[in-house]
This record gives sequence, structure tokens and C-alpha cells, in this order.
Amino acid sequence: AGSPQPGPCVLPGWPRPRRRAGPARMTEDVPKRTRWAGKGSGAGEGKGHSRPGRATQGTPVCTRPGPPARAPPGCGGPAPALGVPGSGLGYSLLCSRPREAYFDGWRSRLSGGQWARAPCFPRPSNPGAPPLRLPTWSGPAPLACSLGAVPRAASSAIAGPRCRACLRASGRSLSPASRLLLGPRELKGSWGAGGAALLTSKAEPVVTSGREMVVVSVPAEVTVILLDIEGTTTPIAFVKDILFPYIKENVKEYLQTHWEEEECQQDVSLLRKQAEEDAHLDGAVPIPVASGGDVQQMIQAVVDNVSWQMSHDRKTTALKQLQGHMWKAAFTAGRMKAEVFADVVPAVRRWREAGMKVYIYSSGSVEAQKLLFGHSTEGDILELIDGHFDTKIGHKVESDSYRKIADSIGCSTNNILFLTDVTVEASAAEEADVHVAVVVRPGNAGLTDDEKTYYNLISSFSELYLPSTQSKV
Ligand SMILES: CSCCC(=O)C(=O)COP(=O)(O)O
Ligand SMILES: [Mg+2]
Repeated sequence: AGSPQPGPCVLPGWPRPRRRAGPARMTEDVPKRTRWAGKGSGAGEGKGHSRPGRATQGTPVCTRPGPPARAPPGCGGPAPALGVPGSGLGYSLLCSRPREAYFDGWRSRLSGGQWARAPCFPRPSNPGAPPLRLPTWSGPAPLACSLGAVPRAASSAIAGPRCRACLRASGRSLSPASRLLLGPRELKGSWGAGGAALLTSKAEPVVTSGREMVVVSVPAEVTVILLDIEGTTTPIAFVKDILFPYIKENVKEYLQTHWEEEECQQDVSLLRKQAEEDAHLDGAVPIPVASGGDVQQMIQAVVDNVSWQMSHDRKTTALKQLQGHMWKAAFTAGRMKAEVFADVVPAVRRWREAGMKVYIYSSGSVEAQKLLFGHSTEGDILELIDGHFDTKIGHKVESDSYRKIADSIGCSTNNILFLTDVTVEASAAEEADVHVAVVVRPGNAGLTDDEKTYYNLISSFSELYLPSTQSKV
């Protein structure tokens, strides 16, 4: 295997970014999500790349000489995972011509006829990053999975899905080019609970109790991890079934009890202002001015307004501020403990040990965030958080908010990795050049195939791999 062949390298069905001016390079066809590898390569990198929903499907053709991509041995046709969105983009391409694959800032030279689970395109990024030789295979795939798409080392110990296509068929998404989906080659070290055997200095297999695990490698430039709460650190069910119902059931009584207090009046003023802004919206509930009117009537208007906002899951600062004040009593009295996913605290500790700063950015008010982490099922874990942001800095769906957060922290946007369950937030953050990964947790909203393809997905914080060579803030 392996003498160089002429001809274009065709990667069918990628969501394609728009071409930018300048000499044709394979990187121009790299979907934006692969920017994890390319963020250091210059201002504007990735701008204009396609996103889910806006993606144009096509058949990008690299301009470098090389063989057409062809199906892996045993597959009997084009690798199914290659031709559709959600495929994992260029992993497992058979390149019989030496080329460089850039992979999360690491480079691996793939020589003739070898398979590599790495994107088959050059990335101009992170020139200073250490080279990494990714696992490669020569000749026929060592083990064709049921769909025959991805070769991997044989191991009867490994249960579960065996290739991207199988994983996708089994409902498990993976796709980002920056993921390592490796066969069971060598187990080193351990990471996280549950017996996960994990990478040490090199990208190596991740096998947890006989189950293959997908890892997303954190780019070396990342020094700050910014966390969403609902759907990311905390189950949506806790918010929807405990926190929010508490508000609905208690708002009237709370207002009646605290109406005369300064804090409560400020909350009502903010809600009134919001109601004025919302006046054009269907079903919006106005709040009359407090000029000697009937207090009970006003309280009822606030209750109705809150109820209307919550029924639409509004994330307004006004609503979040009142909610935060209301939760205070419940949390401080020990009547409520906030749930955090089991992987959160161990991972955050690890990140901090590695020198990362960890911040929260949630629609929940900073006050509510502090209550939540100060009274969690894991105890008071506030000390693990370096700082908090809420919608006072801007809404999570606006990219400017992320620039302001970076300013406030004192870093560049590309030093930040934002973890969220909401792709619109991820998209806004990316627009500001923030790295993102979408967190898939039980109960979270589903993702479209394009979104699964486009974004780095993790289902546990333990799936984030921090290269040990990184220097941190
Ligand atoms: C202390 S956060 C309470 C949950 C909440 O109010 C909320 O809106 C969560 O939104 P997130 O931005 O964390 O998804
Ligand atoms: Mg969320």
C-alpha cells in the first residue's frame, strides 16, 4: 500500500463553509467546528464558515493532488460515515499519498496507504503545538465493524458501538473532527470515576470498563472554561421540576410578604420595565405603575407576568433576578439542594489543578448561581468557581456577551472554552471566536443531525481531554 497517487481528494457531503478569497487550500473546506485546531491561525479564522441550518451540502474537493477517498476495506462501498452530515468529516479517509493531518493542534504525518482516525486535511493551526502521531494502520482494516467504516484493533473485550456509523446508528453521536475515537491499543493512567482508563501524554485509547469512550481534546490556547448551568452542570429536570415550580407556587406569597422591601420593589420595577419592552409580544402582561393603586392588583399583575414569562422560558434579567431572590430563602433554609452531575466536581477539580480558570455563565442570576453552587448535592462547591456571569453582561445568544466576558476575565475569546447544552448559545460564542462544546445530558433538548455533526459533543465533563503540556493562566 501506499505509493503516492495523483488525483483529487474528495470528501463527499461535507457541510461546506463559504470560500474565502485567496489561494485555494484544503482548509477552506474545513467546517467551522474544526476550528479547534485552527484558532490560533489568525483573526477572522472561521468567519463565514457554515453552521448547522445554514450549511450547504456539497462535495468539497481538495486542491492537493491525492487519491480519491475510497471506502475502507470490507466496507463494500463508500464509507457510510463519510458521505453524510454527521459523519465525522474526513476521519478514516484512506490517503495513499503522504499528507499531513492536523488534529487539534497536533499533526500527524500519514504515510502511504494508512488509515488514520484523523481529519484528512491540513490545518494551519497552532504551529507551536507538539506533534502527535495518531494511531495509524497499514493495509486492510484490522477489524471491520458491522458497517465496515472504521478500522480498529480487534478486541473481544470491547463492547458497544465500533465505528462512527455504528455509534450514530446506536444513537450516540460523535462527529467533531477534534474527537479522538481510538481503538483499544494501550491503556495508560486513569481518569475519572468508573474505571476510565485514559490518555496520558499522547492521544491514546480511552476504554472504560470495556467500553470505548470518545474524547474531545481541549485546544492548548484554552485557559478558561466557561460553564452553563441548566443542562450542563445541572440536570434540566432539577431546574424544571424543582426550581421553577417553586417560583410558580410561591411567587404570590413571596410578593405579599416582601412587597414593602427595597429589594422586592427593585425587582418589580425591573419586571415592569421588561413588561414595557414586551408590550408588543403576544400575551404579554403589563405591570401597572405603583402610584397608590391597589397593591393586590399589582401583585396579581406581577404574578401573571412572571407566570407568562416562565411559560415561555424567558431568560430576562428581570425574571432571573426575582427568581434568585426567591430561591435564596429556600436554599439558605436548607429546604433545597441543587443537583450537579456526578462528573462535574471531579472534572472541575482536575481542570483547576491543570491551571484552568473556571467560570459560570448562566441565564440564572449571579446570586442564584452562588446559591446553587453554595448549596449543592456535592456540598458547597463555590470555591471551585473563579467567577460568575449572568445576563447582565448580555444575553447568551449574543456574541458580544462573550467578548465582554473575555474582557472582564482579562483574556482573549479564543482562550475560552464554553460548555453549553444550547446550540444557539454555542453558535453565538463561536461567532466571538470562543471554543465551544455542546453538552449532551439526559433530558436535554435533542440536536439535529447537522448540529451533531457540526459541534463537539460531550456527554460528561470527563470526556474533555486537557493535553498535559498546556501552560495555563
Ligand atoms: C441558578 S441557575 C437557575 C436556572 C435558571 O434560571 C436558568 O435560566 C438556567 O439557564 P442556563 O443559562 O444555565 O441554561
Ligand atoms: Mg443551559
